[in-house]
Amino acid sequence: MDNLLQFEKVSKSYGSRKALNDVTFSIAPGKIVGLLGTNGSGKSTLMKITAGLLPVYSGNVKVNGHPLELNTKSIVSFMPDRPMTESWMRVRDAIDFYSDFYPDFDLDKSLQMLDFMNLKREERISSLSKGMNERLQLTLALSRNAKLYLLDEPIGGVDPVARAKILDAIVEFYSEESSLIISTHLVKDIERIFDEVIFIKDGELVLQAEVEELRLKHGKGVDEMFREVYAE
Ligand SMILES: Nc1ncnc2c1ncn2[C@@H]1O[C@H](COP(=O)(O)OP(=O)(O)OP(=O)(O)O)[C@@H](O)[C@H]1O
Repeated sequence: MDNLLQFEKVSKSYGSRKALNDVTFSIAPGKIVGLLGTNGSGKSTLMKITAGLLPVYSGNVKVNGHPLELNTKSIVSFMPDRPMTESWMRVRDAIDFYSDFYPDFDLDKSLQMLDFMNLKREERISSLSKGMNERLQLTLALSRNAKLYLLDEPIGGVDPVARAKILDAIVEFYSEESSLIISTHLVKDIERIFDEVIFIKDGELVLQAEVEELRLKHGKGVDEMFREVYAE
C-alpha cells in the first residue's frame, strides 16, 4: 500500500536559519505517529510543509502518493499550534465556518465531539480558556474526513486530567484508515497512544521507530528514549 506521507531529503531555511535539514521518512496509513522534539527542533515547520502552508523548501514531499503541489491540501487536516478561528466567533460560528469551507466536514461528528469535550455551541471563543480552545481546535480538525491529520501540540495548554480526556477523544474520533501525526514535547503524557515515533533534533531526523520495537529491541519506553536523545 502507498505511504500516506513521504518526505525525501527535505530541507527548509528561514533566512540563514536552517529549520529542517535533509529529512527523509515515510508514514503508512493507519498509524498514530508522535513527532517528538524539544523547542525549536523543527516540528511545526515539518507540519506546515505537509499542510501546504510553506511552499518554499527543497526536496520532495508526497501525500497519498501525489506531489504536494497537486492540491493534496484537501486530504490533510491541520490543527496548528495557534488558533485559526477569529475571536469574535462563537463556537457555533467556527463550526459553520469549517463546515462551509471543507466539503469533507462531518457536522454530526463535530456535534458529538463538542459534547464529549463539554463545549457549548453558544460560547464565545474569546472567553474560552486555553485548554478549552485547544479542545475546540481539535474538534474542528478531527471532524473533517481527511486522510492525514496533523495536530501541532494539541495538549500544550491543558492540565493532566484534561490531557487524558483529549487523548481519549483523539483515539475515539479518528478513523483507522487515516494517519495522525501529533507533535509534542510532553512525551510521557501522550506516548500511550503512539504506534510510531519520529525524533527530530536541530532540524534533523534522529530516529523513526515503532513503539513496540523500541520496547522489544531497546527495552525502553518512548519517554526514556526521548530523555536519552535530548539530554543536554
Ligand atoms: N517564521 C519563522 N522565521 C524565522 N525562523 C523561524 C520561523 N519559524 C520557525 N523558525 C525557526 O526554525 C526553527 C524550527 O522552528 P519550529 O517552529 O519548526 O520548531 P518546533 O519544534 O515546532 O518548536 P516548538 O516546540 O517550540 O513549537 C527554530 O529555530 C525557529 O526559531
